[in-house]
Amino acid sequence: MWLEKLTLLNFKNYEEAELALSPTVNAFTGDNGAGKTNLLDAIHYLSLCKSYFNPIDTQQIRSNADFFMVQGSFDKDSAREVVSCSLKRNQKKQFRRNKKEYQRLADHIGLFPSVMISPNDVNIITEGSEERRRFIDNVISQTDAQYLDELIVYNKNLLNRNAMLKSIAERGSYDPELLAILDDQLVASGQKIFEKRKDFMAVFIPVFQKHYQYLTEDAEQAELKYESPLFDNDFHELLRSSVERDRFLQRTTLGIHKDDLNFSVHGMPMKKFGSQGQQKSFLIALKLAQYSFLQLKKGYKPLLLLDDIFDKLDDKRIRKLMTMVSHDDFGQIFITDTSRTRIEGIFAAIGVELTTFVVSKGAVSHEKNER
Ligand SMILES: Nc1ncnc2c1ncn2[C@@H]1O[C@H](COP(=O)(O)OP(=O)(O)OP(=O)(O)O)[C@@H](O)[C@H]1O
Repeated sequence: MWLEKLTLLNFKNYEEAELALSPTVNAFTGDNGAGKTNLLDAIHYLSLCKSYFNPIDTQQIRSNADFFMVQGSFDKDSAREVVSCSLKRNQKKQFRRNKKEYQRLADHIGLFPSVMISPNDVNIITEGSEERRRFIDNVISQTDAQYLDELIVYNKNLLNRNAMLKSIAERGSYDPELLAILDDQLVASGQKIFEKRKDFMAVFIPVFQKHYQYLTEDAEQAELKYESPLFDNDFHELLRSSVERDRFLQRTTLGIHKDDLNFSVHGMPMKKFGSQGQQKSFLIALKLAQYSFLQLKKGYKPLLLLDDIFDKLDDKRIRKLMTMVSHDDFGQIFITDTSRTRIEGIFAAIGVELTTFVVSKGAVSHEKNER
């Protein structure tokens, strides 16, 4: 699966642009603020129906315009598939595949998978556990259509139980049977999600380790652990044992909404002790493992979107990473860099052909590389 042509209309700082892409490595080069990342984000829209960077769709419409449109022509199993997303101000986002509009955007998720690696990903390490759960949930839902629905059910059950805890606090008494029914609902949905997360992590962690070791040449010991209160406890029992605390705090304190990933380097927490380069390497290995997992489940190669990937990595890691991603295991790649000379030099050194697009103030020109 690869993206042959990308067309933009009034998308962020682009009034109009059309790119004929290469099935292998595409580089977007240009000054800061030129619009390189915006091109990656447009591709992300085609894959996941939303921006990677900004959840507010209307903010993607070019200032002073009243709509945006992003369209991509994909080659999938040698057939042409056209995906388009358009949004008019004050109207619903329209998403089409081969001219047919989707009723549920969720039906599109996973058909044209992609993985973005961007400087924003550092939030997965530095921010709260919600970011890490979001990461897990995003990866699983690209390969399991029911997972998102199950999460929605769990969150609804959690809201119901929390509302009940609030009303108990207001009334000062409660009906244990009613709470037991809400517990049953929460346990039934939570247990399914826990099992799926556990199965996913069992496949994911060894792949992550393999990528991290390759990237760092075994110089660093990094560890990734899935933590959930459900590992050592029965969920019903957990809810029963924490009922007094839950009543006092008026919310459910234990459950899969507290799951987390623990990241460490040489046995120390990555967040506090990892250098910027180590954190970046860790995140890259995490995203490459996401790539490998998607490929394994889908049977074809996702698109790889690399934003500002060279920043904070030493030359050796850059060379190793670029050699790896331009190898046969990977498919179509998009990379941004402010320096055309640097990116062309890196790919010339590893003998991989590169298609360069020069971006300047929302205009793109395709440059022929003479090597
Ligand atoms: N809705 C919009 N309308 C007009 N311009 C926009 C809109 N959204 C973003 N931009 C502009 O897009 C530009 C940022 O583009 P982008 O993030 O792609 O830059 P970049 O080339 O990746 O830069 P850097 O090298 O600094 O990462 C900014 O100039 C910003 O003002």
